[in-house]
Amino acid sequence: MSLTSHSRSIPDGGAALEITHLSKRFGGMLALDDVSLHVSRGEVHGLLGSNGSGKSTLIKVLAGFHDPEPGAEIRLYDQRLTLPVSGAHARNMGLAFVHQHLSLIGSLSVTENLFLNKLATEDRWRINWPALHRDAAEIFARFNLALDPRSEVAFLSPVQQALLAIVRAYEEVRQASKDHADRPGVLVLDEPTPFLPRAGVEQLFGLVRQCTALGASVIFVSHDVDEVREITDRATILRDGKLIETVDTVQTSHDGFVGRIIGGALETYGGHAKTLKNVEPYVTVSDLTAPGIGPLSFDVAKGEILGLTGLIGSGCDDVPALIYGAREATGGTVLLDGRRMPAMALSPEKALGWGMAYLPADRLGAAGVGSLPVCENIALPVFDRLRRGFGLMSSTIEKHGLEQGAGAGVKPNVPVLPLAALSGGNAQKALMAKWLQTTPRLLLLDEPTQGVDVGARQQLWDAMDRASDAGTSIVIGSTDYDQLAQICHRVLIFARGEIVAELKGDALTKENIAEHCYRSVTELA
Ligand SMILES: Nc1ncnc2c1ncn2[C@@H]1O[C@H](COP(=O)(O)OP(=O)(O)OP(=O)(O)O)[C@@H](O)[C@H]1O
Repeated sequence: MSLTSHSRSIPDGGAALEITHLSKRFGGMLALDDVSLHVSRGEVHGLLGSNGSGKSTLIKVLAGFHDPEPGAEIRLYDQRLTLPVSGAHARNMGLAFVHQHLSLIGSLSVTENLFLNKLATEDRWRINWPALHRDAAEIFARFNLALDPRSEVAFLSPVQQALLAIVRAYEEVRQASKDHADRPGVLVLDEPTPFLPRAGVEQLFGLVRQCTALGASVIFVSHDVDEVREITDRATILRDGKLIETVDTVQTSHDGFVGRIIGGALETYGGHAKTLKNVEPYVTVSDLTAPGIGPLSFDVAKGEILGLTGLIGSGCDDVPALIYGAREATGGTVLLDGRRMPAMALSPEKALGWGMAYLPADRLGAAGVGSLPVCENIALPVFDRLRRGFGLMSSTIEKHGLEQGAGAGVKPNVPVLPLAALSGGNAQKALMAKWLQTTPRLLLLDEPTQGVDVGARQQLWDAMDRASDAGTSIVIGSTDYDQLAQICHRVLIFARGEIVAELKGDALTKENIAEHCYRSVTELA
């Protein structure tokens, strides 16, 4: 399972997509500053950069969500795109997108999702479903994919859903290029892999290679340098809205990428080979159950960082929400600092009162309020503390947000911006600051660094370490094995809703975690 860079030669069949002088301003801030990008025919082109570097803004301009500043030019093959881009026009010209949330409709069948645009736009009085299912089956057979056209999408695994979204995008560009064989199309994959297990990533990369072998070009947006080195031919790095460089992947080392992304060498995170001073249980979870989960029993010591992991569907990611009462448990108890509570009686209000804090993975949904200013999001749990005299001054909230934002390295540190205007990683830094300021007894985290760039990741790890040193117990649900090996004192491996292994000390390595996750599933099968 090597993640080394491959040795394909760079396709050189001329430009598929050519962007020149692209700028985009939000208020006084230049999110993209005169960026030019050349994507060759048949190549996989990586797009990398720290949080807030402008990747999503570039993709959103291409998709027609944002209008660029005057002076930009975008060409698809020999055609100039009219600016601002219209989504429908871009699609007809052979540009298709797979966003991180995949834009699939769970309640519809695989066939309906595959042909969604066609079904929505074609004017027919009767749909020949058997023929459509046959067409879908033929398409999947062409890509060697075991997908049942009649299945409901909600029942597909995350990997199957990602594969379906990519095949759909490829089919859209293929349709668009039906009468233009010289324009095989460009697929934009915006962070399609963050939650996929390694085997799923390999399957997805296999599909990407099939698409490029058929002539399409792919833009692959990712924070994962190893994956970028594995799948891309060339990659463009953005920093603070500016183009830093387009590099040949095969000639660029891991550190070479990291250096260009953060603009210097990475200070290596020094928190490894961790031992706890005090291993006495501080939190005890006993016989915790929920549909498909448990009974689970485990302890967390004071200041311990405990990782919960497993393959997708293992149930590890449900546990933080169950302990916090954000998901309903069906049985068991939670004991925290000597106080016991039936798990079924837990609720977020009670958990907060007990000194728990919970940061879900869904930053602009469950974790934060996208439309509220960053400073109000940060101040939510400490409003009482910020109150002066009779009221709560907005200037106090802003000042508080500015201080917390500075401490957490939020960029741009403008407390009055809506949280949704921050890039994903910066929103996460702000939300982590929101909870760490409360010095919780137990901090429950769900995929805390997903979508966070390499530099910010280390800042978040440092923040967790400081909290742990100060006595906060931390439980992290994550499928990022590297993160768990770096940050945790101990990791519990889950399969089918149960704890099947415990790793600590020298056994706590990324490779060992991966091996146990896969082995546990094979053994239970
Ligand atoms: N609608 C908006 N209003 C104001 N500022 C915005 C808006 N959208 C993006 N920005 C700002 O533009 C800059 C670039 O953000 P963008 O989302 O493109 O970064 P990114 O590279 O995709 O980051 P990430 O990897 O965290 O997703 C950031 O400073 C962000 O705060």
